Amino acid sequence: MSAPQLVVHHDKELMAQAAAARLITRIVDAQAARGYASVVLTGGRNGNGLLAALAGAPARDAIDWSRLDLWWGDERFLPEGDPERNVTQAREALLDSVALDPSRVHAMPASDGPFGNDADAAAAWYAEQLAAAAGPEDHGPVPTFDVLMLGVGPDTHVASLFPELPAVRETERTVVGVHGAPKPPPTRVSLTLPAIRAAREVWLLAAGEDKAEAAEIALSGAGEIQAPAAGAYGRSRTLWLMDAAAASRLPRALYPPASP
Ligand SMILES: O=C1O[C@H](COP(=O)(O)O)[C@@H](O)[C@H](O)[C@H]1O
Repeated sequence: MSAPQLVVHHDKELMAQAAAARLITRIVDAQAARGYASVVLTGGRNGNGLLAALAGAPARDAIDWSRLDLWWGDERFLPEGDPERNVTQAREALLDSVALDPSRVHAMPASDGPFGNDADAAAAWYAEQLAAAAGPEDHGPVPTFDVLMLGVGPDTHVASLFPELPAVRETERTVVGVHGAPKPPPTRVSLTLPAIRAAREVWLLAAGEDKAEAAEIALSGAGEIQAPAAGAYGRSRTLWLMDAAAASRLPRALYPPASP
């Protein structure tokens, strides 16, 4: 477990650009060291803001996109191509404009795919894909992702792990179907906390005033069942990438001043 480190930027645009630059460096370093990199994407406004910033960053060409494995932390269980699906939004923000190897893009199934409307079967299949990608050097049935990103919901949810729902209590399975989510759509597929914690680095993205209370709760010692963001940490590093609005309720001792 790594203790959270906070990086607070002046506003959400700067946060997205700085996080994109950080991600480029992390991917390039992993590819130089090992030949490939693996990243877990998040949905939501902050995750898509980061992808759009990455699409506009000239340094994106430093990445060998064909040697990048992409996974998702969660998916809204909707038909293929639905504009609310996290993968649809990621494709629009970035993925359609870079030369990825399609066999390395591991989207979660859609509700009109091979598993029909069965989110639990879709989750079990995704868990099998993760297990197949894990090697002996990994720490269980999930690859050691280089970076796993999570948007933080105003209610402290991360991925599709909502406070008090069964998914956040899961300790065995790496991926689960989520039913009755309080944020639409109610049916989702999500990595669990044990899968999230397999990542080398976990980055929590929180920008905007509506994230201030969630950040305050998650960073003030709340339990992970009540505040799932509090249970999201990486093996080597846990970074909270924030803007000043999201950090506005945190004690100033927790972080240095925002960049101008
Ligand atoms: O529904 C979801 O919400 C969260 C947070 O989204 P945001 O728009 O409040 O930043 C996101 O991280 C998750 O992937 C997504 O499915």
